[in-house]
Amino acid sequence: MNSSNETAAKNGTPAVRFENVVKRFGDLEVLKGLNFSVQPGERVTLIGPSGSGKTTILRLLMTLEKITDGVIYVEGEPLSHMKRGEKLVTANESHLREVRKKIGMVFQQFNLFPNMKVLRNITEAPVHTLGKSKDEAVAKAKELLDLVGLADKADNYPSQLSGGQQQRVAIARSLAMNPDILLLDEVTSALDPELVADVLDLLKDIATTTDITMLIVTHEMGFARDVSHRVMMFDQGVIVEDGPPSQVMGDPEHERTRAFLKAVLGESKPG
Ligand SMILES: Nc1ncnc2c1ncn2[C@@H]1O[C@H](COP(=O)(O)OP(=O)(O)OP(=O)(O)O)[C@@H](O)[C@H]1O
Repeated sequence: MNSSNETAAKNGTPAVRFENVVKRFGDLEVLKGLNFSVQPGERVTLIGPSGSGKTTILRLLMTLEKITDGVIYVEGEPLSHMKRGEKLVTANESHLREVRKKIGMVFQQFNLFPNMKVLRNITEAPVHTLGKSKDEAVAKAKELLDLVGLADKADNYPSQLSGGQQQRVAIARSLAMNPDILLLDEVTSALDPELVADVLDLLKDIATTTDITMLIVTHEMGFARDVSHRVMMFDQGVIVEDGPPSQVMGDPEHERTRAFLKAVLGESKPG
């Protein structure tokens, strides 16, 4: 367990806490007052129909979107607060930058820097955001490339790699920041089917050999069942079911969860 997670675990401070979180895009209320906590080291999968707000939750945590109402805490630090109970105020930029350093995100579309070689893609943020020395960042990047099975691709450009390889680089890049919290947003959805298993196996390894807190959005139900401590089912901006995978996926209480699982498992292999 890395040191911040250890400290947070000892304090009993959740890694993530949503308190009455509302998100609206214009007239569309996407999140309708969400309340939940994720404990340090916990791996939680978010499932639910398209448009139920899963990606929005991850983007709010990364501060890629602004919250409309409520408070999100990351290791006890609020990303926003209510001023005299009336106006919502976002934390200042330097505070947000500090909070963001604790969080890594891997996106569906890899989002690698196309004009940088693989090694530099991984060292860029540790050097420029964390202020690590180049030597230290390169040593760590090589270690991570080894971990993701791409030690021989350090000098390639992303366009010279397969989608699965690019996604493995993106995973290495997120780990190079030594995050306490990792957000995975449908990381295999853009891959050709034959490349999916490699990436999922790598993530399973990382999940089971580290204590990184993970929030995972995926339609890969077998993967979700294998790696998650908890599954939360969302529908229309509310949590309809929240429990261990054996319960939510094996014996769901709600009709909406049953219908969703039937639809997803009907169109993909149960894994
Ligand atoms: N920037 C935006 N502007 C306007 N509407 C948005 C924006 N981002 C998301 N939405 C809307 O918010 C709703 C929730 O989107 P979100 O991407 O969080 O859903 P999701 O559960 O992740 O869906 P999927 O499984 O299809 O990725 C959708 O109706 C979407 O169209």
